[in-house]
Amino acid sequence: MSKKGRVLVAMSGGVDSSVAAVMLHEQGYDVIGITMKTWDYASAGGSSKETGCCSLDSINDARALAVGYGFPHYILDIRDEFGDYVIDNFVDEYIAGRTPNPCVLCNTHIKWSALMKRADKLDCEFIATGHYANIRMHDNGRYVISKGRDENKDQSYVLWGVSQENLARTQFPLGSFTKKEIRQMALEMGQAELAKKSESYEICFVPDNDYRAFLRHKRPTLDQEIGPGNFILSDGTVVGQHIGYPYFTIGQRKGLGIALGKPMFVIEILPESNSVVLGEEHELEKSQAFVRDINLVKYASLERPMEAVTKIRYKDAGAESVLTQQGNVMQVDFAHQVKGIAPGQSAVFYEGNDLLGGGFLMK
Ligand SMILES: Nc1ncnc2c1ncn2[C@@H]1O[C@H](COP(=O)(O)OP(=O)(O)OP(=O)(O)O)[C@@H](O)[C@H]1O
Repeated sequence: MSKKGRVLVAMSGGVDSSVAAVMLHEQGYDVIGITMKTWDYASAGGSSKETGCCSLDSINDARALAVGYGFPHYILDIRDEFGDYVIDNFVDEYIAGRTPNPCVLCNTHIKWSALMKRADKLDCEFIATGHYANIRMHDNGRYVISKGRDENKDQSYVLWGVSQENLARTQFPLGSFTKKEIRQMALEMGQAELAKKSESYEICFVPDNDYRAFLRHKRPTLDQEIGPGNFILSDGTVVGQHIGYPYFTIGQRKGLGIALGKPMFVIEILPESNSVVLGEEHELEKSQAFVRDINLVKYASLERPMEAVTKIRYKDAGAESVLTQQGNVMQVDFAHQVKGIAPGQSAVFYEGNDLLGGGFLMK
């Protein structure tokens, strides 16, 4: 084994994790590549060409790179765990009237544990991924995730659920680079095709990004079970009909299938009555949120209320807030109103660039 140690690199076949693997290989680590098959793209009922990370092409791309650089590559079939947990939860959350966060759930419950198990079997001290984030040990002995240097690509938001035990053995080799630099490195590695590869799908298992079709595919009786319901205003006035509440998300404006003469947004989803509440943009504003199932990263707990920046969705700039921990739940009081708090989505807390932790937004 090399002096640097052995590292299991999660290779999706995309440019980021490919460059991460080569980078570690060139730094002198004993690299072993691994591609997880989470989902059968072909069975998802979409028209999509096989472009997702679990397609044969992606697996072959990862393998070809490993062969080219002379390090081993394995395929790990986690379709059962992924299907039972991440995909079932995705469908259940929409049926509960919430907006699921599958990448976070996968990282928290599936990806890291599957990788760690395999790392132990292969005698790897570390695992590495191509996430744009940084990791370091803080003065208090905890492993802290901080934002990636590339603000546009920072992926710390999806990593709030990873445990300290797993972080202790994790590396993010791309944290101090920009996406542009990574593409340039791929070019310099002689990997022109890889350098050009487009970003992966937002949700890896939903073909064509059409989550409505995916829900129908996974739950063919969904439309009989739920059926059409009412669009209402916040005072209860019925203003039209919709195709069923699971097909809507908080903050949605497009694709409502109704015109009321002014821009209207989904402001609430009421599964009990199969109603979707519409309102004007200002009705999306809230000054407080509660976040469940929290995992704290930088500190073990918050002994007293603390100022932090809270992001309520992946591409959110973040808002000033005060956090008050109540056991497993975080109360978030925003300094100014924020728009579009969607139950089920992650709320993620930051102190400067450091990730304090996160959890799932409650109703
Ligand atoms: N199917 C997979 N098998 C192995 N590792 C994966 C897989 N999907 C994602 N990963 C790992 O998780 C990281 C983040 O995944 P994400 O889907 O956000 O990809 P990305 O940022 O587009 O990166 P890439 O260019 O490597 O696909 C990847 O860089 C990779 O290390």
